[in-house]
Amino acid sequence: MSYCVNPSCTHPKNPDNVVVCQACGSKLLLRDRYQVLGILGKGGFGATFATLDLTIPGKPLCVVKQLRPSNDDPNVFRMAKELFVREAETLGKVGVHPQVPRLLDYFEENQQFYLVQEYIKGHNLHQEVKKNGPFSEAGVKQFLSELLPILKYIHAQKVIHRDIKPANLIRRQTDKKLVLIDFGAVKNQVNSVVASNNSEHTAFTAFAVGTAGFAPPEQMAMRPVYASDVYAVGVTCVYLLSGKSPKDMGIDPETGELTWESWVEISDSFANVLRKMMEVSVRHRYKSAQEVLDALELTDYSLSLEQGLLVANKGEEMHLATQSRASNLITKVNNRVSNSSIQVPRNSPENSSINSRVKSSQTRSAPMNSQIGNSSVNATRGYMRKDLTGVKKKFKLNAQTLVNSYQEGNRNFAQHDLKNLNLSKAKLPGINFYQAELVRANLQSADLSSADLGRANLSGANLKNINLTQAYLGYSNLEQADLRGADLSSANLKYANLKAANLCGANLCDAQVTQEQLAMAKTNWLTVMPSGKRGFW
Ligand SMILES: Nc1ncnc2c1ncn2[C@@H]1O[C@H](COP(=O)(O)OP(=O)(O)OP(=O)(O)O)[C@@H](O)[C@H]1O
Repeated sequence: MSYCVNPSCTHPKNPDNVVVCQACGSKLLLRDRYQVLGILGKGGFGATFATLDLTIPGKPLCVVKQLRPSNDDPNVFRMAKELFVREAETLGKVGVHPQVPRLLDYFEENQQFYLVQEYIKGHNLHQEVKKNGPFSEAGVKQFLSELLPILKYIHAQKVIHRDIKPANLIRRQTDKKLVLIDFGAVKNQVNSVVASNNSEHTAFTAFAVGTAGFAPPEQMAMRPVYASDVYAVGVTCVYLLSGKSPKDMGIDPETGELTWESWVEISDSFANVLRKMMEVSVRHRYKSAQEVLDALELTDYSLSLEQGLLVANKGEEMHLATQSRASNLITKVNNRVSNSSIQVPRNSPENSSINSRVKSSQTRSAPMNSQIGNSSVNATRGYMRKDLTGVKKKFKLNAQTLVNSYQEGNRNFAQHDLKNLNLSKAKLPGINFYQAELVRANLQSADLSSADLGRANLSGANLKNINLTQAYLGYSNLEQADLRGADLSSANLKYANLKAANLCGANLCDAQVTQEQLAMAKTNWLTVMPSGKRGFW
């Protein structure tokens, strides 16, 4: 099919072989090279089309954005054109980032402006949530750790995106990376010049800036700043956590804030970060993506300190004075439990068992050392049993008890002492081994995909042919671990210690790991590097 881009054409669909539109007589090939296949979207400023570039071998699919400065004044048109060219050049620079569509071309034809972009195949996050349900807290933190560096990059290029929302974040099919699309900069520049020259007040409202609910007040008042994107990222997180659009949530009539907190279940520390991202006043909001990244690092640190406190009790009778603080911490740690499977959506079978467990343990305000039932492992306290003298103690799990407990639905084995355990070939996807002691454990050929191994000690462990896809291994100790043939694709290895780890033949495609970390480890030509290439960075 050949689609006519003339906005007033009544029958834009034409057969493949015609050169002019059968209904309105407009030329069908844009710039004599782009064959329009159909319309992807339409707004007040113009429309977006899927096209084929006929001049390139293989005729790749691309996206053409049409911008219509609907004003007859030639001066206004000239100004709009100058801004269009300037902004398109800026977008050309931004498009150098691998997680932003490349700007392939821009031109003017029939008093309309066109931007040609790389087509990104995949589903956007709005579709992902509709299909799989809301994300867990860890899933959203993972999302932030991917999006915020992109935001940092575009802000460094002096570009404000102005329309960050789940529908504008596509999970690219080829490498599962997030791609930020639909930069509002160009259309806003073109339209604001038209709007500012239009005497009618309604013209301003016709050029809505960003998306209501996601855009902060200063942006709606046509004064966007870098922190406006931070606000939109905050609202996007709330959507990912709740599956609810901001328009379906209330607004506090006194403060103008979105009343989102009753829709999500997250740790207090993460809620504090989101609250500051969505501050109505720019003065009190994080000013930059880096500030949010810094706050998230601190959040993780304080969470692990809290968990460290729990371990310090080591299962002995707890001092009364610490009990109220501990029950507070239980709630926080439980929140972490509910988020232990990084990319598993909340309503998946795995997570529903975690959530129901967490909810029931939250309603019990039992002291830390109360006896636990048949399930053997408590979500926060580990494996507790009365010894011969009647004193409750924390016992070391053996492989069988752990696997049985996992099969009963328990996922939280954070901070457990699992040294030397033989778990080879065990199927434990989504398990929480946060800060667990797994020194010299045998996990050969086990399935630990999407597991939380943050700060776990895996030194000297046998991890040959293990499945660690999408696992979180941030700050873990993998010194001298045998990772030959391990699948670490899309794993997060931020700050993991890889000293003398054997990664020969391992798959690190899309893993978050630096060149410096890998330099400490042993790799060979069979190792698939994060770039997807064997043996090369
Ligand atoms: N580079 C791209 N690759 C793949 N799909 C894209 C790309 N750019 C836009 N799209 C898709 O095209 C559709 C229309 O895009 P458009 O920018 O017009 O979005 P919109 O959200 O409908 O409008 P608005 O810009 O007013 O928010 C959307 O579904 C979007 O996901």
